Amino acid sequence: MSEPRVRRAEIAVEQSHVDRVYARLAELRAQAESMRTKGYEIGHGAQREAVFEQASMLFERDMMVFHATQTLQTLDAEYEGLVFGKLDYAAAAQETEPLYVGRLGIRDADFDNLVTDWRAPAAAAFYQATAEEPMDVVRRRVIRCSGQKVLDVDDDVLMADAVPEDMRVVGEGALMAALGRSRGEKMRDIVATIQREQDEVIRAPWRGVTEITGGPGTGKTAVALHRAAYLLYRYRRQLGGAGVLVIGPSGVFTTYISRVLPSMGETNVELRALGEVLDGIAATRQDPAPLAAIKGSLRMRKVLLKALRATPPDAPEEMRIVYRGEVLRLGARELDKVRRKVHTQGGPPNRSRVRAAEALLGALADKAEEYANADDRTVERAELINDLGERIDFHRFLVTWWPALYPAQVLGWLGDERRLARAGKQLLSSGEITILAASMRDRTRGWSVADIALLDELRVLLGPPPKRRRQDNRLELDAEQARDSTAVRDRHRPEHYDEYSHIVVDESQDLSPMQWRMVGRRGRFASWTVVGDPVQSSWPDPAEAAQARDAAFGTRTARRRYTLRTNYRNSAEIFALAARVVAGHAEADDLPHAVRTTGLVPEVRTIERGTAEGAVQAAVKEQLGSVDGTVGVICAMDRVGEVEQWLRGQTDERLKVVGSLDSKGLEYDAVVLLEPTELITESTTGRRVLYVALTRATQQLTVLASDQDWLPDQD
Ligand SMILES: Nc1ncnc2c1ncn2[C@@H]1O[C@H](COP(=O)(O)OP(=O)(O)OP(=O)(O)O)[C@@H](O)[C@H]1O
Repeated sequence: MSEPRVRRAEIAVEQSHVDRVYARLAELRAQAESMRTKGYEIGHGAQREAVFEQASMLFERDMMVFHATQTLQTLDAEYEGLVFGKLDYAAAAQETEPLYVGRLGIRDADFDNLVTDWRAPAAAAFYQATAEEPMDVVRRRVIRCSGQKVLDVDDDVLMADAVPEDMRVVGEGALMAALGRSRGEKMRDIVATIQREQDEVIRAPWRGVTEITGGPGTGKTAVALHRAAYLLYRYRRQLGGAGVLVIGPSGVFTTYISRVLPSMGETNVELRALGEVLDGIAATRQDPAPLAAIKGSLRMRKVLLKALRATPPDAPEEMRIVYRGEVLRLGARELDKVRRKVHTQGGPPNRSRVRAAEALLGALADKAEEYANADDRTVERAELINDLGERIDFHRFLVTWWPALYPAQVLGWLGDERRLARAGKQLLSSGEITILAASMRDRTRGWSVADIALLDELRVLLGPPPKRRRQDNRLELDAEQARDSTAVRDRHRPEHYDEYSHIVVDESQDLSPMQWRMVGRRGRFASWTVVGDPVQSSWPDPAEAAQARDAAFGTRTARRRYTLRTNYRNSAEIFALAARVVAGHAEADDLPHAVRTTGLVPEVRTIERGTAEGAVQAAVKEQLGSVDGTVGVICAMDRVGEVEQWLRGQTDERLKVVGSLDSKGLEYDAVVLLEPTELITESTTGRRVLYVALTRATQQLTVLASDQDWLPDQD
């Protein structure tokens, strides 16, 4: 038979199996629907018969409805591409029937396997078998469907000697075909083409810390997400209840990956951007690199501690209270002394008001004794403390002198340069104080992503404010959030939940030490999957970040580390240009190997300063015409608005403009990169940020540059 006829015949074979699977799926769906209806009927029947209070009946109803609804949700989520793989075993193998692999395990009415869940141990051979170690698999087939229709099949022969006469083999590699396909707005799952080195990471044990490093495009994000789905499948009892949290660098990124887990039927995982980790606020704004470096440094913890111990700006500077006809007065220095004493006893100030009251009463008693001694009188100390402690004017003073403090308020105090200089003495340079204070004064643009870790630190340092006031404060924060936020989340967990069972941190190389502290707090009992690439790091002090990261993991001793070495995103031509930019800044071993060649060499166009607008418009038009999928324009962070203006006439939804730091983790079929030297100079880690930007394109790259300083000569 000719190749197309063989292919058609093989597609027909698979179609008949896929038809059986969907017919069974429809039956299961109908069963679940009917179970749900019956469940509701129990409730209604009970109501009619006035035995509603029978708890067992209610329980039964709830369980039936719950299970049926969950089953329906899963069946619907897995509908698309339900079956994607098939293994044919050697005649001598234990297993003789072909094994179909899919997003879900399905058995027929006789309990025979129609599809095996990809996460089940039996399906592991689909990902792990190789020609060197075939695991009894003769032919591995990837089946590509659209809805219920089989579009194509692609085979790998793993045991050439064992192929039976009647076995037909088609295609030449599902992976390359998958990589060549155009990209959409959202990341796709890679479940049909997971590679062996990736599978090993996905199925690594759940306890302890699993670190995944690898260059751009090696599938770190895809692997981490599939690992989350795998862990929840295999260890749902241990991990499901307490929840899994995935943290990504930005809201753009979490939106980009948001489809992957639901497409695998996993709706139980919470995705949060770094600016959204603290409940109640969602920040998207990035600070300029030098400012972010100050805010992220561990020194800030000490600065914050000193700041919150200082006298609040509105606190009264003097206390006067009348006791038995005599005015007792404490001046500013005396009050400061009392405040210091309370703070040196430790503890969060919002929990220390009682101690503050006691210390203040003690100081008033001292004062009364001092006056009395002068007149040769005595003072009943205990009586004075009791009497004054019950007085309303004492309490009125106390709440203004030792007010409930809120994170946003204390951080705002740092906008006062003199106050910040006192808190940052011997910790911050005068230059750092100036830029930090200026940033805290400018409250018009809401909080930045780096501020969120500081607010979270303060939340813990201050302790919870009294409930009634807390509500007021929430309103204030929410008003800001409404301006600033793009994320809406429905929360099923208590506020500031810190008991996640597993936390995945993506782009972990960029977390500042203060951010590690914030993230670490959420996983007091968690196991971790941490994904990163040191070469893409934009954090200036990696040693300090490593220290904070280790502290976040705590005593979890089991640590395993995996390195992914194949770049599946970029064409070899595009990656060669990116690698040139970091030559000398990265070990050759840290750079991945790009597997796909396209013959399309990236284009570097020299532009005149001031003519960028026309050049960008022209390049974008060309790229939109030449690729089917998305086109990204990447520029320096502070030029995003300007470039968007230039392209406002371009209404094609495939086009996105993104700042360099926000391009982390994303990808486009074609990229237009504007002024690479600007990307280097805007960041403290220069070339690494440019490297990130250059590795976003899957097929085509055009660089528009008015100088050539960014591109080192080729060796
Ligand atoms: N096994 C695979 N099969 C098909 N596509 C894959 C596979 N592994 C990775 N890819 C694709 O390669 C691209 C890069 O993957 P991913 O974004 O996870 O890489 P990354 O290592 O996180 O990259 P970066 O560090 O640059 O953000 C994605 O389009 C992903 O779907």
